[in-house]
Amino acid sequence: MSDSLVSSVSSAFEALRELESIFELTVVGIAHVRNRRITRCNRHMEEMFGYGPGELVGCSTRVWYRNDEEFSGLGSSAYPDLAAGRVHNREQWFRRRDGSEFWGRIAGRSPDPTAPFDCVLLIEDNTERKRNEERLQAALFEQQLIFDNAAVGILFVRDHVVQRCNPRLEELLGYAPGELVGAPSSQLYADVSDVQCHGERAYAVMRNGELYRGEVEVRCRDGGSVWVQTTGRLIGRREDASFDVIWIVEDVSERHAAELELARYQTSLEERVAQRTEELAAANTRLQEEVAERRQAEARIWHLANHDELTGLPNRSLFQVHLQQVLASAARRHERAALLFIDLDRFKGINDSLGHHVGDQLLQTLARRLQEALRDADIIARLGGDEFVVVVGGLRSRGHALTVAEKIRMTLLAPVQFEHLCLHISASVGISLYPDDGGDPAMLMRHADIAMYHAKADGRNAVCAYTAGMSQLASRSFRIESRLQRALQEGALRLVYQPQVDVSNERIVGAEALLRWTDDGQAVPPAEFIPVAEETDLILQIGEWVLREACRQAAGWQCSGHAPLSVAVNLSARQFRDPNLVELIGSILRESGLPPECLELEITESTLMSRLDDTCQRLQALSAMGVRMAVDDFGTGYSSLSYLKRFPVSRLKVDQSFMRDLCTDAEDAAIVDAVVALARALGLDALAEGVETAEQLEALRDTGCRYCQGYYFSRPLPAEAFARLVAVDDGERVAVLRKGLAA
Ligand SMILES: Nc1nc2c(ncn2[C@@H]2O[C@H](COP(=O)(O)O[C@H]3[C@@H](O)[C@H](n4cnc5c(=O)[nH]c(N)nc54)O[C@@H]3COP(=O)(O)O)[C@@H](O)[C@H]2O)c(=O)[nH]1
Repeated sequence: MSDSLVSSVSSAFEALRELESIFELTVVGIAHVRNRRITRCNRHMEEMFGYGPGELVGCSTRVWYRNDEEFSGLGSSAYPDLAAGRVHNREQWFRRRDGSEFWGRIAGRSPDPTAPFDCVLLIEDNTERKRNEERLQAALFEQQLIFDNAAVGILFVRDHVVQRCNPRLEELLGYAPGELVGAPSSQLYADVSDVQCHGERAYAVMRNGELYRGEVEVRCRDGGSVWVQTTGRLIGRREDASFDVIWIVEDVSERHAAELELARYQTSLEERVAQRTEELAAANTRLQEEVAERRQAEARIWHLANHDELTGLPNRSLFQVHLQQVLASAARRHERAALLFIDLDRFKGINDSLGHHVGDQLLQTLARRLQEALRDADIIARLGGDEFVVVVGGLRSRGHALTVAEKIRMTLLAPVQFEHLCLHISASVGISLYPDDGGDPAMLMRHADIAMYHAKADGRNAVCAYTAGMSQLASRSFRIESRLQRALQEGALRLVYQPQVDVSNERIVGAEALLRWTDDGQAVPPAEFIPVAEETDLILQIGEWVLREACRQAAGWQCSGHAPLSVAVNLSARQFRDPNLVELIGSILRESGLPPECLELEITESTLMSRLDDTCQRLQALSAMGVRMAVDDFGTGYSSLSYLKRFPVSRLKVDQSFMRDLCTDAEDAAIVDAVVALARALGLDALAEGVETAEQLEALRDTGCRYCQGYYFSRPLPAEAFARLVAVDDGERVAVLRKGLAA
């Protein structure tokens, strides 16, 4: 053997060894098959099918297949390729020795196409890949299912061009399947301005790798639009810098419409709320105004209920409240408080004679003066009429209270000017002190009232502090009231007669009947019991008795042979206002037989000047009956001369207070002069009362006064004494009368 041959053989062996090692080490099963029997195979083939070394050699390749069909199927499909010298390649299921199966790829080639049944087969286990492919297919299928059946629209966009979209999106926007593919995404926007702003917004978010979610109105194929919620994600930036974006598109038009509706509803609700709020605010304002008005009305009502309308001062009920408070405070601080009871003197006369408007203005002026004179802490009230009360707290002594009361008296004393009138008024002030004179309002009021009456009794225009003795007097008036009633029933009253004399001849022309009452053997002065009778209506019964008795007596005098004698009877204001008066007098005159012209009725100046129309009517009725009228206490009140002229009165009785100092006081003399002159001018008689001395009589005579009465001639006499006096009234006038006085 030559070297070259040796070398060739050696190379061949070398190549064979290399082939052998490839044959054994490859991870692909390799077998040589002849007439479908395995003549040789590598170890990998044996392992792949689960056979031991050499076990496959001589076996039919049928052992690799699951069934005959697959075995023969392979044969018939591979033969043409093998016969053509081509590689036959296919994949199919194989079966292992243990019956398990695997997916493999088989590639076969016949080295000699003329002997196609002599071939080399390569089998590779591709089960894993097959399974992966199947899973991938399944996943893709599922994805497609989802894509096709999703209830939301899915849109795949690359560089603003629609790549793909699912049927739901096409259905939503009204496009035919596939019609949107290739369309620019801008075509989908309903509003061109959204292309820019929605796009910018979305891409700014997505570029950061975040999910973009927003709502936009998109255009449908038919030109309509729907509101959609878009959720977009950038799914990658391609090498060519283009963007792939997948959009999930949800139809929210219903929700949007609902939201719009809701927003509209909310707006309208807000408008209604705003309107209602305005209405409520207006109602609230009205309510506030009404509340304020109501409060004002209540305050007005409270003010009216608690204040005197005329003066604006607290009234009795508010005063009671204040008084309680002042007393409570005084009790706490161990101080004194004073209650001052103020009553204007002869106010009634002013009121009656000058009219209520003057009286009212006077009260207002005096109320103002009281307010100005006292401190703010002092409480002033008007109880009614001409009565005022003041409560002063924080007092140290009784003297302090007297000082305040005196100040009040002086304040009220200053004249009050009304147009052309200058009124002089005074006040009587009673004081009670807490706790000395009473521990409660009622007792303090009672005691201050009593003290005030004492001030009046002291001559008016005075201040009087309460003392325990005063109460006894007050209780005396209660006693008088009850006993007077009984005196009337038991006939314990009697009349005395004071002669009235003609100044020129000093002859008796008549008498004034004056009432007398002796109680338990004690004479009770008329000035004491008549006011009590006037306060109750007892004066009506008493007055009737007086009239009856006086007329009866006077009728008797007419038969004495003396010139006709008149009898003057005092009528209190209450009697004069009695609607039955005229009728009563008529019947008494008829009963007694006294000629009417012999009866003279005396009424005071204040009674005459009050209720002028009523007075006029009553006077005319009495005058028509023939009865004469005299004005008593003339000069002490206020008379309107024009009324005096119109009234059918026949006599003015000059008040006895002017008589006292007639001879010494020029003013009194002037007043008497004036009254007498006035009477003469009006065609009336003048009769001076209270003549006690010859000097007074002389002075009177000088004035031309026609009649007089007084102690100078006679004190009031019992009826029999007066009758005796009349019987001897024969000319020695004064002596006879004075004798009568002595009797
Ligand atoms: N409504 C009635 N009033 C009556 C009646 N009787 C009396 N009165 C009134 O009571 C007041 C006091 O009366 P009286 O105490 O009787 O005093 C009278 C005279 O006694 C008194 N007088 C008479 N002369 C003098 C005198 O010279 N000096 C002096 N100091 N007093 C004198 O004057 C009184 C008469 O007053 P007047 O009536 O004003 O003429 C008294 O107001 C009576 O009116 C009655 O029945 N009803």
